[in-house]
Amino acid sequence: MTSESENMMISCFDFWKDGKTLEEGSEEWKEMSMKVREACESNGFFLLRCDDEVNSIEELFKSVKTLFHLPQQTKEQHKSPTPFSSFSVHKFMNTVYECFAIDDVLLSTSVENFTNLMWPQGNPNFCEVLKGMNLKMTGISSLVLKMIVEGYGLPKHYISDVENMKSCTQIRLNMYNTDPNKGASNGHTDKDTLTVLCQNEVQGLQMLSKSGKWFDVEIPQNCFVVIVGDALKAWSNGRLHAATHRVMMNGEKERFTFGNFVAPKDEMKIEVPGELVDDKIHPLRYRPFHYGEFINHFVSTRNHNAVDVFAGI
Ligand SMILES: O=C(O)CCC(=O)C(=O)O
Ligand SMILES: [Fe+2]
Repeated sequence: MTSESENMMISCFDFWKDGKTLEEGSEEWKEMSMKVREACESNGFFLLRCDDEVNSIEELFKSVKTLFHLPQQTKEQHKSPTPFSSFSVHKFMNTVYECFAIDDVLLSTSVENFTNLMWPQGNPNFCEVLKGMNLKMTGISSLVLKMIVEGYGLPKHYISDVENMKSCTQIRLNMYNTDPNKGASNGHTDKDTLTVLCQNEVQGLQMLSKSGKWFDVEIPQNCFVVIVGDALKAWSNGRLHAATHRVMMNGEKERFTFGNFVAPKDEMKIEVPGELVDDKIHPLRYRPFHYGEFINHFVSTRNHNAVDVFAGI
């Protein structure tokens, strides 16, 4: 299914059939893999329909709302040595945007520790809801990465390569408050491998097309957005597009989003598969690099185009 928004076709896929995931290796799986690759090449993102998750998404945002409505001083207790992970408040004109990140979510204790910091008396429901959604989203990243290997017709051993590109998982929780002064958050590409995002019913995500035009991405209540990050773009020799995106705050209602960001370990060497390079159309565009060095470069320069500056040939 596709829908036309301005002059961009936004792909919306469904990986599930009769409650089951498409069977890996089946004709339908292969067909879907081609479509996923094409969408990631042309737009750098797509919508993924998950009808079974509508109730979980609703449940999730009830929990997320209670978190952001805690006293400011409670939220400020969430501090992390990882850049951009501590609780932070950003102002765009008069609109406030608040954000938390939880690192290493796959470690069983990180969501628990975060929950206990926010609710010393405990909040098992919050913890379970977050962990459940994180698991779902990590599974989606795994599927998409395998589909990309399939979509390029790469040998199967590259599956372990892309699996390594999702060794670290971070959750980000965002809140955009209500204020009649509309404003946009900073446009950026995600520095990770792949981002899976969902939101409450308030729209606001915008993507920059390759031709340089911002357009709205309406996310239906039964959909996630899957966004290609810089690490995957570099691995694919720049064939996959890391879409620049931002949030246009409309100020009528609070907007909450929940994102799952998968990334390589710092020590992973990202290297373009030889099969994605040829002399004529696809000469090598990125030198091999360690993910952690790229992130250090980005943190110190905040360069929007960090991956190309750091590793581009
Ligand atoms: O909140 C959104 O819709 C986008 C958030 C985002 O781009 C991010 O956290 O990297
Ligand atoms: Fe982002």
